[in-house]
Amino acid sequence: MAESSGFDPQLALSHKFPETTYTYTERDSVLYALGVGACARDAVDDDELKYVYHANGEQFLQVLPTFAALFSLASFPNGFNLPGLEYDQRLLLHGQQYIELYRPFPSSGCVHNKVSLAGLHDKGKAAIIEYETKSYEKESGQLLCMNRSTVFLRGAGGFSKSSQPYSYSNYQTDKASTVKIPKTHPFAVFEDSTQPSQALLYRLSGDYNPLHSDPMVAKIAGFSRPILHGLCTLGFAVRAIIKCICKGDPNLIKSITGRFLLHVYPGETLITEMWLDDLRVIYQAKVKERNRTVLSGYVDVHRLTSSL
Ligand SMILES: CCCCCCC[C@@H](O)CC(=O)SCCNC(=O)CCNC(=O)[C@H](O)C(C)(C)COP(=O)(O)OP(=O)(O)OC[C@H]1O[C@@H](n2cnc3c(N)ncnc32)[C@H](O)[C@@H]1OP(=O)(O)O
Repeated sequence: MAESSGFDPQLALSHKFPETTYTYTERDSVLYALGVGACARDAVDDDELKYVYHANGEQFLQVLPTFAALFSLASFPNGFNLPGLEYDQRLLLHGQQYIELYRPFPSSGCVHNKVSLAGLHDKGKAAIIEYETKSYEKESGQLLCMNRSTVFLRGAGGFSKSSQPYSYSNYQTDKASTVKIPKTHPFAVFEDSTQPSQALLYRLSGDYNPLHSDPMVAKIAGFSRPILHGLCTLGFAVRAIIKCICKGDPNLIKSITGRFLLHVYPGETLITEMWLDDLRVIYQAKVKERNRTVLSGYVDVHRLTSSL
């Protein structure tokens, strides 16, 4: 294992991240829901209108549980840097996302984020960093959710100082590692088209990484054109689960785990397949046009309806 220029994992682990706040309005919640495809197939969809419009005179909009991921993103206004770790930002890919939800989000509000380094791995060809963000409702101080985000930094590995590749994880079990997909027929399958403009719409929720909008940056990163944000694909998949398994109730979602296996190009069709294992929904999303699995993981739910 090569030793790279002055990166000290111990120094990185002791790094203190600044606390941040994230303020959002109903407009942000709606923009996010549209960005992950809500109501794109049917503008009067009974299951989804509540994310974008005060349907039936309801006082509050509902917020998709994957909106939580925006809180963690807001914690990194200057990128995913660690002291001493040099890498080309254009080669960064989102590897995994794990979200725990403790209470439904108000459709507007302000959260206070505390970030820590949850893991750091030297994979030789890449460095993997796991960040944990705990988000508290600013007014009440209540913990709303926790995100664990894994970034895969191509070309940034090789910093281990011994023959044993450096690996640190704050957790006994890697909750977001690859899931075993059952061999049986899925319990439910949901097909949804992303739009050619999907990434351009989704970026307005706060991830302005040019990998998703700039053809030149995408080429340097190794793609024929800009790719979709991983969190947008995750948003599509979890929406499918809410629709098919939770009968449209977003508040049934307890936690979400996903590993991004392959990039998605905006405009491609996503097929989300779901299997039930008690209160766990195992899922995978495939791109129909290339017949490739792009995302897999599981979602834990509070309870399933009696008819399941
Ligand atoms: C809040 C924070 C949010 C973060 C926002 C990030 C900013 C965003 O704008 C960026 C994005 O959204 S990028 C788009 C979404 N992501 C993707 O498209 C990536 C898709 N995945 C890939 O291309 C490959 O799996 C790839 C390239 C990731 C890995 O493929 P390979 O190089 O073939 O890896 P492989 O040889 O199979 O494995 C090497 C070691 O790495 C581990 N690993 C593999 N895939 C991983 C993944 N997705 N996440 C985490 N770890 C992963 C493997 O386990 C392996 O480790 P080991 O050798 O110990 O088994």
